[in-house]
Formats: sequence, structure tokens, C-alpha cells
Amino acid sequence: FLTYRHKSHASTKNLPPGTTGLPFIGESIEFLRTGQRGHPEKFIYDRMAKFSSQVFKTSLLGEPFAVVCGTAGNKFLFSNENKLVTAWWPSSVDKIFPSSLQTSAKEESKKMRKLLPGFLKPEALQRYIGIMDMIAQRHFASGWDNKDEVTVFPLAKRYTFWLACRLFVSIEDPEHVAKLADPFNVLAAGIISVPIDLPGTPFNRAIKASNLIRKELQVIIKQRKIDLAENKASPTQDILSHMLLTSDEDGQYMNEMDIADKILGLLVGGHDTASAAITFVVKYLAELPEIYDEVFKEQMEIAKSKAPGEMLNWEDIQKMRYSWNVACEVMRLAPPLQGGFREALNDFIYAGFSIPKGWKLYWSTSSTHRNPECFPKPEKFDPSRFEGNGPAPYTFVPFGGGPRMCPGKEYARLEILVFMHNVVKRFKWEKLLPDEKIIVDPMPMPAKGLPIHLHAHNG
Ligand code: HEM
Repeated sequence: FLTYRHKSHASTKNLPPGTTGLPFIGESIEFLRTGQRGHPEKFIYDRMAKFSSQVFKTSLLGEPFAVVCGTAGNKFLFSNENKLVTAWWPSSVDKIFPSSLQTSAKEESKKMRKLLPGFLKPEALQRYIGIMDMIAQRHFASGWDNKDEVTVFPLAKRYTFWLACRLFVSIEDPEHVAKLADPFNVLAAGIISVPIDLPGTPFNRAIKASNLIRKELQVIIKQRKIDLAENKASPTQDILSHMLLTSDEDGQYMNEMDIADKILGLLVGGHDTASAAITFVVKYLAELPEIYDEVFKEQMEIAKSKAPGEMLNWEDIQKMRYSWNVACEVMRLAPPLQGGFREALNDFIYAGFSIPKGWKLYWSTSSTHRNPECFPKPEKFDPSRFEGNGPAPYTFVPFGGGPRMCPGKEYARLEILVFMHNVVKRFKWEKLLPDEKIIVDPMPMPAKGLPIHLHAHNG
């Protein structure tokens, strides 16, 4: 059957050029291997050079794929959401998140899309900046202060998870956060594992962990309902209150299970992505002392303008222009997500080639981020690319674009900037492993988690 499926695709007329590799496995192994060797862009650029700079066909995860490239490809996919294409996730993700918004373009997801901006838009997030700063300070006190050496990636994960626990469900007790972090890490590891659901496999453990966290969330949700009814909880204290109190156009409220799923989806969407971005900010600042100095200057000016004990606020964030340009340049060179999947809703023609209904499509950050036509001297770290109007539309896409653009973009911006403020204020640092390899599996990551040597400014 698989061989038949494989051949039947090959016989369709005027498909994009490309190879589909072995039956079923297709080119998945090559796709993953170039990432594990630290160069996910190689898979894309080799094929763009060999077949077409606009679109090529391949076969990944048992599915026929058209990979669209360059600004035109990004523009096409981002502006045809729910017209020609819709979101698609591999079936392994579906099993771990049975009804999560990350998995489908179904009604649930659309509802959620309408709901999220209420909590995640910049105006709504402003009031949480002080809380982010407070958690960051506690995080540095418990994980960094008085240490000579730390490993950045696990700490970045601890920071983003602590923030999410506080801002999504008002959990801030470190012990409670740690209790949730264990199953959560099992879950995060399982999403990217081979989807074999047998006792003991990472995938199987991830499904169990996701059920466990959901149950835990349901207990919290039940209690919150009671607290809100008795005015013991604030309607604006976190995303959970927001979800419980917001109805859709028909006056319907989400049930507890739905809310648990949505929160789980947000936790997953924001966890490894933002932690990877933070880890790479630390890495580049270690490698580029002149960039560190500029970030330090900007952040110290803000720090000096504050009264003792005063937390960061929205005005301070607006002053962090250079720091954000640095973070953007980091995400250009080391985008936390390599790209995104879509599915063709109907047969259509793209760049003169037929894309059959049901085919999967893939857009990739690297086809523009490392393209000299979009970013001259693409290997050079240069935050000034983001000054003025910044890069041309559809070239810089770490958060995707169009209707499915990352809803957590502004939240991520704040947590990254609050982290940068706190880390440069306290330390300068250098890498303990100067040649530490980068692997992309599927997030980019220094192979040993980025161990660094710290020098405290006041020590
Ligand atoms: C630096 C950090 C982050 C990066 C680079 C990032 C990147 C992305 C990208 C590229 C997509 C779209 C994928 C596509 O086109 O199919 C996406 C979707 C999503 N992101 Fe983020 N993200 C980040 C942080 C966050 C955070 C902090 C949250 C939650 C607060 C979040 C929640 C989500 C969700 C729920 C989706 C799915 C939206 C949908 O399918 O409609 N992300 N993210």
C-alpha cells in the first residue's frame, strides 16, 4: 500500500521538481540529519540549488511535501491560510494533544485564536512586566547568584516555565513549579520522538505525562472557578481567569477540559522556543563582546533610572530597542522553530507547478534568514539590520506570519528582554566550551546545554 501511495504521487503531472527518496521514509532521515549536524538550512539550500529556488517536492514523515522557498513562498503560505492551505501537524502531535489548538484548524482552534489576543496582546501584557521581573530576580537568586559556572539551557527552561506557571495559572511556589516541570519535560521530549506508543517509549511516556498535567490543571481550574465566584481571585490575575470569564460569540464558555488543553498547548508552544532564544542570546553575547557592551550600556541606563526595589515596567521595555534588535538578530541566525507545516485544501498551482489536494507544505525560516538576497552577508551578526524599517516583509519570519503567526510573540519579546536585563545587570560571562557544537533536533541547541563561566559585576 505504501509503495503504491508512493508511486501514485510520482505519476501526477507537473509536480514541483525534486526527489521523494525511499518509500514511506522519504527524505525524513536526511532532513533530520542535516539538523542534527547543526545545518538544517543545508537540506533546503541543496534542493533549491538543484531543483528550483521557488518550490521543490520531497517526502517527509510518510507524506508528500512541497517545500516553498524565499519571500514569495512565505508570502504565499501566510496569505492563503484557510483559503488554499490550512494548518497541519504530524499525527504524533495529535495523539499527545488530542484537541489542542496546535493540532488543528478545527473550530476549537479558531475559537482559541479569537480568545488569545485578549490576554497576549501588548496592552494586556503590560501589567505583568513587574511580575516577570520579580520572577526573573528570584530565578537569578536561586540558580545563578554566587555561582562560578552554570549551564544555560536548563536554567533558561526553568525561567520560562516558572514565568508561564505564574502568568498562566498563578502558580509561583518553586516547589509546585518543580513538581509540574518533571512531567512537562517528559512531555516536551516526547513530542519530538518517534511516535511508537508502546510501554516505556518516550512517546508513550509523553502521552501519560500530558494526561497527568491535564488532571493537575483541572484541579487548579475547579478551584479557580470557586475562588472567582467567591471573589477570592482576580479576573485579571492570569490567563486562566481570562479563559474562564470570556465567552464566545454565542455566549458559550469553554469547559474545564478544553481550558486545560489550551493551557497545555500554550505551555508547550512557549517553552522550548523561548528557552532556545534565551540560550542563544547568552551564547552570542559571550562570543561578541562589543555587542555585549552595547546591550550592557542600554540596560544599565534603565537600571540606574530605577528606585531601589522598583520593578521593570512598560516604559523600560520601550527603551530596550538595541537589546531587542540583538535578540532578533539571534533569532535570524538561530530561529527556535525551523518552519511550519500546512496542508493543501484543494488542488492549486504554485510557481507554475501543481500542488495536489492533501499534499503537505512546508515553509522554512532558513530559506530567507540565510539568503544573501534578503540579508546581505547573512553569516555576519549585525543587529543594525533591524534599525529603521527593518528587514523587508516576509524575510524575517521567526514567528511565522499571517493568521497563524505565533500568538505568543509579544509575550516572548517581554520574557526575553526581562531576562536580558537581569542577566547583563549581574554578569559578564564566557563559554566553557569554545567549540561547543550546535544540534538542531528540532530546536537549535548547544550540544552540552551551553556551560558558561560567570563573572559577577559586584563580585
Ligand atoms: C522565541 C519564542 C517563540 C518563537 C520563535 C515562536 C515561533 C512560532 C511560530 C513560527 C509559530 C507558527 C508556526 C506556523 O506557521 O505554523 C508559532 C505558533 C504558536 N506559538 Fe509560538 N513562538 C515562540 C513563543 C511562544 C510563546 C511564548 C507562546 C505562548 C505564550 C507561543 C504559543 C504559540 C502557539 C499557541 C502557536 C500555534 C498557533 C496556531 O497554530 O494558530 N509561542 N510560534
